[in-house]
This record gives sequence, structure tokens and C-alpha cells, in this order.
Amino acid sequence: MAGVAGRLARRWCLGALSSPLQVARFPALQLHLCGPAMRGSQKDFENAMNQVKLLKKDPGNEVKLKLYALYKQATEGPCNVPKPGVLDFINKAKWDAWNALGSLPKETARHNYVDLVSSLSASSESSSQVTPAADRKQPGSDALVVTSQDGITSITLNRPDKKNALTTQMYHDIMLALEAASKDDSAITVLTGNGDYYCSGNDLTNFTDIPPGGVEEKARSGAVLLRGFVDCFIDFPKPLVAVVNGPAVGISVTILGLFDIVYATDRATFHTPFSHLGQSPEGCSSYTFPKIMGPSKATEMLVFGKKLTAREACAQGLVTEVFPDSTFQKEVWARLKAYSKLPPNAMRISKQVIRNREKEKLHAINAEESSTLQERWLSDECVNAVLSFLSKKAKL
Ligand SMILES: CCCCC/C=C/C(=O)SCCNC(=O)CCNC(=O)[C@H](O)C(C)(C)COP(=O)(O)OP(=O)(O)OC[C@H]1O[C@@H](n2cnc3c(N)ncnc32)[C@H](O)[C@@H]1OP(=O)(O)O
Repeated sequence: MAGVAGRLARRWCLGALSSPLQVARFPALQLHLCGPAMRGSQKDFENAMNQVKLLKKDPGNEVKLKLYALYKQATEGPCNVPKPGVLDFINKAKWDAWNALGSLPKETARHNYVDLVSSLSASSESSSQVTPAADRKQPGSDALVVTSQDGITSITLNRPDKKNALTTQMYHDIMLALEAASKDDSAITVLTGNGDYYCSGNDLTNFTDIPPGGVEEKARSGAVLLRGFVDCFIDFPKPLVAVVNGPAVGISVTILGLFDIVYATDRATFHTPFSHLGQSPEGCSSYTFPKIMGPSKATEMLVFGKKLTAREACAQGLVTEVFPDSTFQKEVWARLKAYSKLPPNAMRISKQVIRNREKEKLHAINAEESSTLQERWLSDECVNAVLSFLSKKAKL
């Protein structure tokens, strides 16, 4: 085991070094949809900033610079930093835009920022089924966006360029978001993804971040994280809905067995390639999947890694209903909006009546699956599969 562990530590670190650098972003330039009645209070401003994360249409550099300048003016006042050199094109363009606002008061800049985001959202082709939960503490990174409207709290995975793969930070942020959603005044909570994927499962680069305690420590903390993460889904007290906007892989599939409703676009697929990865099932799927679809269909998915289409997953009971991709968002949100008007306490209590019967069992299964995975992560089979992905040799 020590040999494998040493090799893992060495090679995982190499994997980390070979992964491409993240492209630098300006958070204030990220845009997204917004309700029509934007104003200029500090709260509206924060709302607008939070909402700039999901817009599908790029507004172009000129508008981005305008937003950047207004953001800086609203938060820091008139431009007060030295002008960048002529060859530093990007920073110079940003500086010029900010400096051009002269002594515009902070409050006016805030108003203008909010108005601009509002006008962009109006022209956005995105549907505005959600607005940010302004009172809620937003997660520590842009990779998760939490919004609340019409009695629905939505937790959106927002790493479309990485197919919404789950980083360690995202696991923590999802747990925090679920904790907040369990206490807010929404009736229903939704998990969904931004972009063409719902989620590609665990971010395999999580394995490259080896702590001083080595790979055993890494596996141990991974199992603790996994267990805590899945516990949050087991215990979540309100109706929990997965809006599966595209393909789903790994843990994003297994935890579907803990959701109350799963709506999927017909473009979605459901893939749990655990054997290919030298891993074993989690998310209580070793219990929920056989229960939902029968043991042999569950084995095809969890042991042999059979990928299901949305329609197959629906026929097997994992998915509640499949919608054509062209009308998916419209139909699903209309349906959820109607459900969210039902008496919330009745819905919560009914869910708990259903769930309580299973809770103890689910927690025990989660503990067992997590400790099995802890061992699997140290196996040669798993190490080689992860290395293979990191070196871009393998694709599922
Ligand atoms: C602590 C809790 C642990 C819980 C245990 C969980 C277990 C699991 O979830 S197991 C499943 C893990 N997931 C995978 O093995 C999927 C790996 N990804 C792929 O096979 C493919 O990326 C794909 C099939 C999901 C999509 O293929 P394709 O459409 O060709 O897109 P790209 O491969 O080019 O992906 C774009 C970009 O995103 C990166 N990426 C995608 N998925 C992951 C991932 N799971 N982990 C890390 N990175 C991922 C991919 O590497 C590309 O990055 P760049 O090359 O830098 O653009």
C-alpha cells in the first residue's frame, strides 16, 4: 500500500502541474439575468452583481468594460490607480473605462450598473425564472449560484467549461446552500446545471491536492466529505427537485435516488462508470438503485457502467419525466412554479413522512459506501484511472 500511496502522491502532483491554468476572469464582468424592476439601492446592486453569473449571451467587450467601470466607480469611487503601460492592453482598456467616469458619484454609478444589467437581461434570450436570493450569503465562488423566486430556491452548478464537475469547494458550498434552503421560506428546492451538462461528477483533479498527511489522509478526508455531503441530501426536509439539463455522470447521478422528483431534458444521459474508474457506488445508490429499478438493471449501471438515455432512465424509474430539450426549461419551471404554490408545510411534512421510514437505513448505507470508497481511492485500479484521465488519455 505504501508503494501505491507514494506513486499516487508523486503522480497526482504531476497531474496537477500538467493541468491547464484557469483563464483569468473579472468577476464584476460576469453577467446574468435579472428581474425587470431593477433599482439602485445597495441591495439591488448586490442583486445585479449576483445575477451576472448565468447569462448565456456574451454582451461584448464594450459593454463588459462599461460594467467593469461602473462596478469600480460604485465600489471604490473615482479611478485612483496608476495608468497601466501601453502594452498592457487589457488593463489599460479597463483603466481607461473607469477613468472616463471622472467624478461620477458612487450612488449614480450603482444606479447605472443596475440599469445596465437590467437592460441586458431584458434582451437576453435566457428565461428569467430565477432571481438571486439577495438576503442569502452567496457561496464562496462563482461555481455555484443560489437564487430564489416564486417559492423556489435554485442551486445552480456553474462551471460549464468543466461540465460542472464538482470541486471540493463546491461540495462544501452545496452543503451550505442546502442548509440555508432548508430554513428559508421557499417551498421547493432545485438543483440544476448551467450550460450543456448537468454535471460530470466528481472533479478528478480533486485527487491532485494531496495534504501533508499523504494520500491516506486525502482518502480519509474525502470519505468524510462524501459522507457529510450525502447526509445533507438524506436529511433535506423539503421537496428536492433535480432539473437535469444535460448529461449527468457519477455522483450527480447516484444522488438522484435521494431526490423527490427528477425532471430531465431528452438530451440528458445518466452514467455511473465506477468500475471504469476503479471506484464503487456512493450516494446511497447501492440501496436506492436496486430499489428503484430492480437489482439487475442497477447492476448494469453501477457495476458495468451502462449509460442510460433520459427515456431509459425514465422507464426504469430514476427519472420522473422527460421533456423535449427545446421546451425543457419553460415546461419544467412552469410546472415547479405551480407546485410551489401548494401549502409548503403540508409538502414538507408529507416528504418527511415518506423519508423518515428510510432515514436510518440511508445513513448506515452512506457510511458504509463512504468507507468502501475510502479504500478504493487508494487502489491501483483507481489511481491508474485517475491518472489516465488527467493525462488526457481516457474519456468515458
Ligand atoms: C468527495 C466526494 C467524492 C465522490 C465520488 C464521486 C465519484 C464520481 O463522480 S465518479 C465520476 C467522475 N467523473 C468522470 O469520470 C467524468 C470525467 N470526464 C469525462 O469523461 C469527459 O470530460 C466528459 C464525458 C464528462 C465530457 O467529455 P467532452 O464533452 O469531450 O468534454 P471534455 O472532456 O473536453 O470536458 C471539458 C473540460 O471539462 C473537464 N472535465 C470534465 N469533466 C471533468 C471531471 N469530472 N473532472 C475534471 N475535469 C473535468 C475536461 O477535462 C475538460 O477540461 P479542459 O481540457 O481543461 O478543457
